[in-house]
Amino acid sequence: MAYTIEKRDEIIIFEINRPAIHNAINGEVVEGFQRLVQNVKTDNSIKLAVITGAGEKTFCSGGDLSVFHMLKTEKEAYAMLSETAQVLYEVASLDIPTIALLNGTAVGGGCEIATLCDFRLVKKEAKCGFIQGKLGIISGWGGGAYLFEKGMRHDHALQMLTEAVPYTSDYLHSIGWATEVYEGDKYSALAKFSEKMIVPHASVLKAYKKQVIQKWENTQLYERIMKEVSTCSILWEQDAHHEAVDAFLKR
Ligand SMILES: CC[C@@H](C(=O)O)C(=O)SCCNC(=O)CCNC(=O)[C@H](O)C(C)(C)COP(=O)(O)OP(=O)(O)OC[C@H]1O[C@@H](n2cnc3c(N)ncnc32)[C@H](O)[C@@H]1OP(=O)(O)O
Repeated sequence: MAYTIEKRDEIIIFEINRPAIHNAINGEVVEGFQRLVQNVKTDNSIKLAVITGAGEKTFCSGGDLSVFHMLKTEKEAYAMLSETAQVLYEVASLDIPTIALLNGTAVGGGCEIATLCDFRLVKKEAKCGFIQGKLGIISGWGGGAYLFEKGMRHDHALQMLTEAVPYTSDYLHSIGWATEVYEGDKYSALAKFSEKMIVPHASVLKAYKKQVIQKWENTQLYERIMKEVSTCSILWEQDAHHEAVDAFLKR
């Protein structure tokens, strides 16, 4: 299975389980995110949702290029990107706080998934970045829109998107992208981070998350995400993108 969903006490944990290809996202993982949303909606005892990756090296390497390189046109790209962005928006706007537990590197769409979460716990050795620019596209799942929502300094956010390189965990902490940097076991780091947050009743956590979602609705975050998807789809069709993906797959 490309993912696992596990409930540990009041925390639901979604693990992307494709370590051989750095936890790249395919259709099955997207379906898994849909299941995660359903599970949270139907279980009122869940207080926190965690997304992590299997293995020690990588949180997520973004879209599975071995599958997505078959999408050539703007229309084909839009169908995939918009469907994934829609599901990921549902994950972002779960009615409980979300945590990206970064067990390793996050690049491309992996960095978008981490950014849409409310908190990012980043392993010391991990490097993270919006490398899409190197592939001739922009973030296609709404990552730019999420990044500009997260209260980071505008220049740091824009630099992160336009430089298109991975950064160290310490740098990401210094600019406010990483909530915390941890060393050692990821679940120990999660337990330490969540020990106080897990104490209040679920309705308290939900009330605060509602405020976050209300703000996103006021700033039309969903509409901005979908505009980003459209722009990415236009760039996707261009030769520069296909040539960069071919070069990666043939290297
Ligand atoms: C499509 C959505 C779009 C968005 O909207 O944002 C994106 O996500 S675009 C970004 C797509 N992702 C990438 O371009 C990242 C590609 N991967 C890497 O840069 C590197 O693999 C890594 C994650 C930094 C790890 O490097 P390294 O430790 O040197 O491992 P390898 O590169 O040798 O990889 C081993 C193995 O895994 C395959 N792989 C890695 N990432 C992907 C991927 N995203 N899709 C498909 N396959 C991937 C890689 O090809 C190797 O396979 P083999 O050569 O068969 O061993």
